Amino acid sequence: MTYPTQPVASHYVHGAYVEDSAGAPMEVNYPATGEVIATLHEATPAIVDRALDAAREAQAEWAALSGTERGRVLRRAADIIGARNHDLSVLETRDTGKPYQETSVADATSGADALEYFGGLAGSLTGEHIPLPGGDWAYTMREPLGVCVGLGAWNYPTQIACWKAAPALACGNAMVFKPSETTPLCALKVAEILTEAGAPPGLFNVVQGAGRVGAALTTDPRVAKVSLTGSVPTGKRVYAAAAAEMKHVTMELGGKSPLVIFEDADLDDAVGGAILGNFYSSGQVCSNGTRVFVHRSIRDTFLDRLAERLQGAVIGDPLDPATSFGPMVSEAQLQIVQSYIAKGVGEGARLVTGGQRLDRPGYWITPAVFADVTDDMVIAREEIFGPVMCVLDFDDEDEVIARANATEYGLSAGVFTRDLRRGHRVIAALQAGSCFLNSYNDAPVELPFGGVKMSGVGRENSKAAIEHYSQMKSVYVRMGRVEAPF
Ligand SMILES: NC(=O)c1ccc[n+]([C@@H]2O[C@H](COP(=O)([O-])OP(=O)(O)OC[C@H]3O[C@@H](n4cnc5c(N)ncnc54)[C@H](O)[C@@H]3O)[C@@H](O)[C@H]2O)c1
Ligand SMILES: C[N+](C)(C)CCCC=O
Repeated sequence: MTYPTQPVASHYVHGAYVEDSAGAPMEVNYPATGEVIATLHEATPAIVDRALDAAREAQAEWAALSGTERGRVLRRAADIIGARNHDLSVLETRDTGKPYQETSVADATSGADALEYFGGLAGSLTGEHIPLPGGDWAYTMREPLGVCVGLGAWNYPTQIACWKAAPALACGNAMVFKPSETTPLCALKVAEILTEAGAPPGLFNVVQGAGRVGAALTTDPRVAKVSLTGSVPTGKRVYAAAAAEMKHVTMELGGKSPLVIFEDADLDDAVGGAILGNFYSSGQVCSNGTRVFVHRSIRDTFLDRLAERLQGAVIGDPLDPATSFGPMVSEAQLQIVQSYIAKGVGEGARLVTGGQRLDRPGYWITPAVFADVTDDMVIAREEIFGPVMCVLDFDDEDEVIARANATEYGLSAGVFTRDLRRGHRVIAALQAGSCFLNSYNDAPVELPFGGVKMSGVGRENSKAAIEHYSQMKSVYVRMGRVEAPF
């Protein structure tokens, strides 16, 4: 492996690694073995202050460039990430435990896509000319917001850093990014690569730490916008703190998304969709379709096929390209998952397969499927964020729509059916931001990604993200005399 897991220093500020060993130590574990692979320090107030000052200074210089010049830097960064995909993927695997089979196609690659896409858009971010009566006219200017803060979750450290940085920088903002304290390594590489690609020092800074550091960044008056990827409880806290200062926000939060499988669905595709929507990244995916509503008439066949397909999961060394299912990110997350499995059993759901902790070092549990789940069970209502699929029976379309929507969440939803009229009708009725028809969990950069209801505010990716990282100024131009009443 090219990249050592112990970084040069904990933080990346003003284009260079910096350390302040006065910060509390943070140990990073390799989830597959539990071994400590790096020790970093939480950012002290002095580090946070330096990062915000550096960002403010860089932002003015960066915003003065043309969009095409900014885009060139982002596209160069995308190319560097592409060229180093293997090493970045290995680091992502060490940071998160996700199998290399996944990280090599879904993490750095997705980050590079965002940098390439927004790098391409940067030169086309313009205002409008608006003709008005009497020869007057107006124009609009799209302006950056200023210094943006990114706060990351632990499941997609490289992707989250890039999904936030790319649109922010394309619009002429600077960023201070705080990765999750559980997976602090990969964002540092994104920062290094942006510098190498020509970003001015201070444009993208990384500071480490937990909620205390995130809160200090959120409330700092130098910050114009906060973009969080995390849980709903954290989202409520961060949104409230940002609102107190009228800051812009993007909230990419949790979910308990429905996946509806009708009786006419292609069963192999539906089983494949349910596997992708529950067990990819060992179930640690915000948009997962963890409430799998299966039409009663095909429920038993569905469960048999699913159990058969799960035999094909290769659980083992995440760095082995043959491995398709890795550990939980941490002991704490594993214990949360185990407690939900115990609750499901206690509530009378039928554990069809999986849910056993493996007797080996690290944080391993086998993919679990519950059948006979009812809407009122805790496992059907709360986000578990682990490999636990709940299968619920249904009889008709109106019923399943009502039950699918009976949740505070609204991140994603999926429908499997061969009847395209029904497919579009049901998708239109489902309360979710990111939906899938005869598929699950696709997230190309060209598509808006984000939730409704408690699952979030704003959108990442696509042209929609530009609206969330810029503001419009409108200018009225009078060509004639000014007429006043006195
Ligand atoms: N919608 C999405 O795009 C998306 C993507 C990935 C994960 N998630 C969600 O993230 C959650 C799992 O990630 P997690 O456990 O890291 O989430 P979390 O909410 O515990 O933490 C997210 C980030 O917020 C920081 N933070 C915590 N308290 C804070 C505070 N008071 N002020 C500022 N920052 C604070 C954390 O240090 C971390 O960096 C799940 O709910 C999952 O659904 C959502
Ligand atoms: C790309 N996925 C798989 C949709 C994940 C997006 C980030 C959510 O955890």
